[in-house]
Amino acid sequence: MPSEELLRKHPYAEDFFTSLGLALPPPGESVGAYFGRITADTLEDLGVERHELGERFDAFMALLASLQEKRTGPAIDSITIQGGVDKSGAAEGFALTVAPGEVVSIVGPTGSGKSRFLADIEWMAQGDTPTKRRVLINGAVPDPSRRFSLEYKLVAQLSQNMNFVMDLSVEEFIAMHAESRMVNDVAGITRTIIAKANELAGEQFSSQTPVTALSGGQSRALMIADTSCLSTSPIVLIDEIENAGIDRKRAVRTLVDERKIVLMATHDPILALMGDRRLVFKNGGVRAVIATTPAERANMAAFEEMDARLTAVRNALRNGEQIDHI
Ligand SMILES: Nc1ncnc2c1ncn2[C@@H]1O[C@H](COP(=O)(O)OP(=O)(O)OP(=O)(O)O)[C@@H](O)[C@H]1O
Repeated sequence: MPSEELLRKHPYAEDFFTSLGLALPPPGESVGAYFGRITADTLEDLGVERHELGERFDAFMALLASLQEKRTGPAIDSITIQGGVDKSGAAEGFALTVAPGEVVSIVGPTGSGKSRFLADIEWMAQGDTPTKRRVLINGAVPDPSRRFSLEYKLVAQLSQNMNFVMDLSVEEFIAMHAESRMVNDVAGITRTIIAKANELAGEQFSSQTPVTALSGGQSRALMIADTSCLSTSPIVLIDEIENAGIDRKRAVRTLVDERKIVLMATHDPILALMGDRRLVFKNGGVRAVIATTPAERANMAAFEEMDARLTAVRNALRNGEQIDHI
C-alpha cells in the first residue's frame, strides 16, 4: 500500500478528493482525522455517509497500490541461483542467495563461463539452458508472466557496448525515458541523471550533447545513472566495466545505494573486491564462492594507489608525455 505521504504527492490524489467534493487534507493531518472532522451538514451536502468516505479512500489506495505493482512488480527480497553443471557435465553443487544492496563479483579466466552465468540470470533459467541452472525469486520459481514480461524487467543489463541510433540530445533522450516511466518530475530527474552521469564520466558532457556524440565511457556513465534512477529492475548485471573511462567504484556504489542486486563479471581486482562475495569460475562452472574478508578489503587502499599510479601513466601517455620516471 502506498503511504499517505506518498498519496499526497500522487498526481491523482487531488482528483480523488475533488471527486468527493473535498480539498486535499492539510499537510500533517491523517486522512482519517480529516474525514473525522467533516461536519454532518457537509456530509449531507456531499450526499455521502461518513463510513463511505473511508471505504472510498481504501478503494482508491488499493487502486494506487495495484498500479504501482504493475509498474514495478512485487518487491524482491532475494534472488537465488541454484547450481547446474559445468562444460564437462559435472555438478556445480552450489546455491547462492543475494539480497538487495549486495554485490556479487564473478571472476575467472577467459571462456570460463562468466557471461553465460549472467545470461542465465537474465533469462531466469529454469534448467532450460546448457548449464541447467535455476534461478528463484524470493525463494520460489518466478511466475512465467514475470519471466517473460516486457512491461517491466526483473533484470537490467549493462554491457560493454552502448550504441545509440537516435538523433537526440542527452536531455531529450533521458526525458523521453523518464516520461515513459511516468515519473512526476521529468525535468528534475533528467537533471539528476545527467549530473550523476557526469560524476561518473571521465570527461564531462552537457545536457545538449547529442547521444550519438558520447564517448564509450560517457554513454556507460549515462546508462548507469539512468539505471540507478529510472530502471525499476531490481537486479543489475554488469559485464566488465573496466577500461570504460568511468569511475568504476562510484558506478557500483550508485547502484548499491539504490538497493539494486548487483552481479558483476570482472577481471578488475578493485571491482572484484568490492563484491561482498565472489564466484570463481572454471570450465563453465562455479568452483568456489568466496566471501571478501576484512583483510582483503583493507588491501583495497593499496590496490587503489597502484591503480591511480597506472591511470596517471595512462593519461600521460595519452597526452604525449614521456614516461621516464615513475
Ligand atoms: N556450463 C556450461 N555448459 C556448457 N557451455 C557453457 C557452460 N558455461 C559456459 N559455456 C559456454 O562456453 C563459452 C564461453 O563462456 P563465456 O562466454 O560465458 O565465458 P567468459 O568467462 O564470459 O569469457 P570472457 O572472460 O572471455 O568474456 C560460451 O559459448 C558459453 O555458452
